[in-house]
This record gives sequence, structure tokens and C-alpha cells, in this order.
Amino acid sequence: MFKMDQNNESFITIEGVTKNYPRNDKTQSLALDKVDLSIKKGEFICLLGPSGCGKTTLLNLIGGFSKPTTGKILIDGELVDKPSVDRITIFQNYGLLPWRSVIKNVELGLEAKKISKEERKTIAEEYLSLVGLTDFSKHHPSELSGGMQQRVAIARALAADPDILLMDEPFGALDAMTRMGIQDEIQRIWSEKKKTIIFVTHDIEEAVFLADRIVIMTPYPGKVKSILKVPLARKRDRTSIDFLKIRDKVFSEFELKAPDCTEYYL
Ligand SMILES: Nc1ncnc2c1ncn2[C@@H]1O[C@H](COP(=O)(O)OP(=O)(O)OP(=O)(O)O)[C@@H](O)[C@H]1O
Repeated sequence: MFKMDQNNESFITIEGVTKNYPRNDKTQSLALDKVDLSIKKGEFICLLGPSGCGKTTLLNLIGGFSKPTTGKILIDGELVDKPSVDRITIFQNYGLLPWRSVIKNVELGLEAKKISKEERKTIAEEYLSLVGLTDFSKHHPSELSGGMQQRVAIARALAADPDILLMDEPFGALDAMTRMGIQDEIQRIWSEKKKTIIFVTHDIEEAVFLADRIVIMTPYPGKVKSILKVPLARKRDRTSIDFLKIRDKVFSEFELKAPDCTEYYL
């Protein structure tokens, strides 16, 4: 990696990024088209868009797992040209090892680092306490509910102390109530630890609940359609007028909102 000039405020800079995947018939599939995005340190960004708009492609490029066809990505002024494993953690949805206890699963991300066994245990205990699972440290993943397993996965991702956490539809498989509980949890942890989080979702309400800014994408080819600030204090109330107004604004961006022709008689 080498240092380049960049806008002072920007921590992650995505400049003119295009990604073409070759197809079998030798044509190209344009997954991302001239994407520009600037993300500040500590921001919570949600990438929101329909299937196929290039959200996962963009996460992989930020993580350095693949390279842009044109354009560039800088993290803290350094060009991303390989996986940035020391500063980025990809949240692994179903990556818990069934034969390991909860605490040993959390320690997993620390084993690659040169950290003593005792210190690993102390760090893992801290993060298990952060997600409210201290009493389950000796259990195995199969003994926990889906939501609890996700919290172990969050503890494991954060225990590695990354600057940036990339999350690709992390809560997609959870039922609505569990999902809301874990959304509360991730926003609380984010407020406490101030990591930069880039979170992919299809769920408009989830994006409004979590994000500082919502990046709205459209497919074929994947482009940033608009960026919406969510200037609501946390913890957000999903039923407040301001929340619903922003949610409506996002619906309008996707042209999902019916014209308002309802008359109310109360
Ligand atoms: N390895 C690949 N080879 C060829 N085409 C690919 C590859 N990965 C993704 N694509 C194509 O690029 C486009 C964007 O895919 P991507 O998975 O990034 O979208 P997405 O927004 O994350 O979709 P989803 O919400 O369904 O996960 C799609 O048209 C997809 O078919």
C-alpha cells in the first residue's frame, strides 16, 4: 500500500469505481458503474438496494478481496490493493464453529494475532459481556438461539478490534422480533465502540434505524442513486413521526410509495 492525498475528513474514499465481471460468453457484466463515496471515521453507513445492485461487490472491493476494473479505493489515504485484514473484519454470518464453546469462538479472531492465551480470554470475556452473553460462555453454539448466535458472531468480529466492520445482510435470516433486538444491540455497541460500519441491507426500516447515512443503490449497472442523511438521535424510535418521515423518503426514492390520495376521518 502507498499513501495518497485525500480529503481530510474522508476515512474511506471510493473514487470512480467500476467493476466489470467477465461472463462465459466473453461479454462483461457491469456490476458497479462509476461509484463515488466518501465515508468518515466512525460513521455507520447502510448500503440499501435491490438484489443485484452491487452491494456485495462494493464490500468485497473495500475489503480488498477483489480489485476495481477502474477507479480506486483508499483507506486512511492508503490504496487498497490487497485484503486489509489487519484493519477490516468481515462479519461472518454463520461462521461459528459448532465444536467450540462460545468463548472459544470469540477467541478465534484473536488467535491469528500474537496475543497470549490469558489476554485472549480476557478480551473474549469483555466482548461477551458487551453482547450480554457472559453466562453462556461455556455453552456450544447449538445450545443458543439464532439471535444469541448472531451476538456471539458480533462479539467475535469486534474482539479483533478492527477499524472497519463490513456486514453483509447480517440479520437477514432472523425473525422480525429477534432482528429488532439485535439491531438495538449493534447500534448500542457502535455508539460505545465507534467503529466504522458498512452494513448491507434490503430492509428500509433497518437502514433508517441504524445508519448515519443511507447509500441508495440501483441495479444494472449498480450505481449510487442518492445518499440520505438520517439526522435522528439514538436510540431511535421506530414509531416516531420523524422516523416514519425518513422511511417514507426512502420509499419514495425507490418509487415504492403510492401517491397520497387517502383522506382520514378521525
Ligand atoms: N463473481 C462474479 N462473476 C460474475 N458476475 C458477478 C459475480 N459476482 C457478482 N456478479 C454480478 O454482479 C452484479 C452485482 O452482484 P452483487 O452480488 O454485488 O449484488 P448485491 O446487490 O449484493 O445482490 P444481493 O442483494 O442479491 O446479494 C449481479 O448482476 C451479479 O450477477
